[in-house]
Amino acid sequence: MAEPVIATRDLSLVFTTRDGPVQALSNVNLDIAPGEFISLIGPSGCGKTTLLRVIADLERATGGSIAVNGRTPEQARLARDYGYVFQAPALLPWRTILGNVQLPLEIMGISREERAARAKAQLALVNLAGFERKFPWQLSGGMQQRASIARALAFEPKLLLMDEPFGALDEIVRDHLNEQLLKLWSATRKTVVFVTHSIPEAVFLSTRIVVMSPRPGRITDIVDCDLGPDRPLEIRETPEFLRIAQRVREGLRAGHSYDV
Ligand SMILES: Nc1ncnc2c1ncn2[C@@H]1O[C@H](COP(=O)(O)OP(=O)(O)OP(=O)(O)O)[C@@H](O)[C@H]1O
Repeated sequence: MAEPVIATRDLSLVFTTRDGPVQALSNVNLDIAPGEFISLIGPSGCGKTTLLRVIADLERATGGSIAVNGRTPEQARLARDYGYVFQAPALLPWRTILGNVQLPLEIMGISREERAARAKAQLALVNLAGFERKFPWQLSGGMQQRASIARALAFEPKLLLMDEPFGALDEIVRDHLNEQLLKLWSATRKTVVFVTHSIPEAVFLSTRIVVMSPRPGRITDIVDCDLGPDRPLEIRETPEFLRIAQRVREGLRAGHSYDV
């Protein structure tokens, strides 16, 4: 494997709460190579978001180690190694779409011309060319989420961290955005770590699927998703796709406790 973008060794995280310790992650061992599309899937509370936040240096591990591009998450964050897409678009309502995408570049003190050019290029990449002067409320939910993906890409990071970005959207819009994300990934070959609850979404998008189980959050299976780069939506009906989906489902079932 090429030098991993993310390497975790026995990574653990225990939250200290008023009701006692909560073990959110336990002995997570995962190497992610450049250009992989990795989905983290698992039931609510299994630590998917926590793992993403540890990679992003928004939480600190309490045990084991993690390297992002060969450095600490803090160094990687300061070097702007990644873009982060949240579940809700979180765009500033008083700024235009272009203004929102430019914001991180503005904070960095990049010149007006350069930031406009870079923001426009990222908006074109998510098929929002022509919508630069609109305000967030003038766009559909799916378009807003595409704008927030463009914002995460503003620094042109090679690593994209996405926390259930399409979870709140209806199925048709979600299908469409999955297709667009796959195209974007094919065109840019970024490394993507993507949190989802949806088995079809994970199988459709990923090169590998990391199956997690709760209490404490740990990896129970890693499923290769060797469907090749060309994936029309109809691929979801093929035996190969259904076979991978079935394996993920079995992994989820095995790790699931039924006391809920
Ligand atoms: N800041 C915190 N303090 C205490 N406990 C936390 C904190 N953040 C998360 N947890 C707990 O850690 C566990 C993992 O949470 P996490 O949000 O990572 O799960 P998840 O798999 O992303 O869930 P979901 O699919 O519902 O988003 C849960 O039991 C959660 O309650």
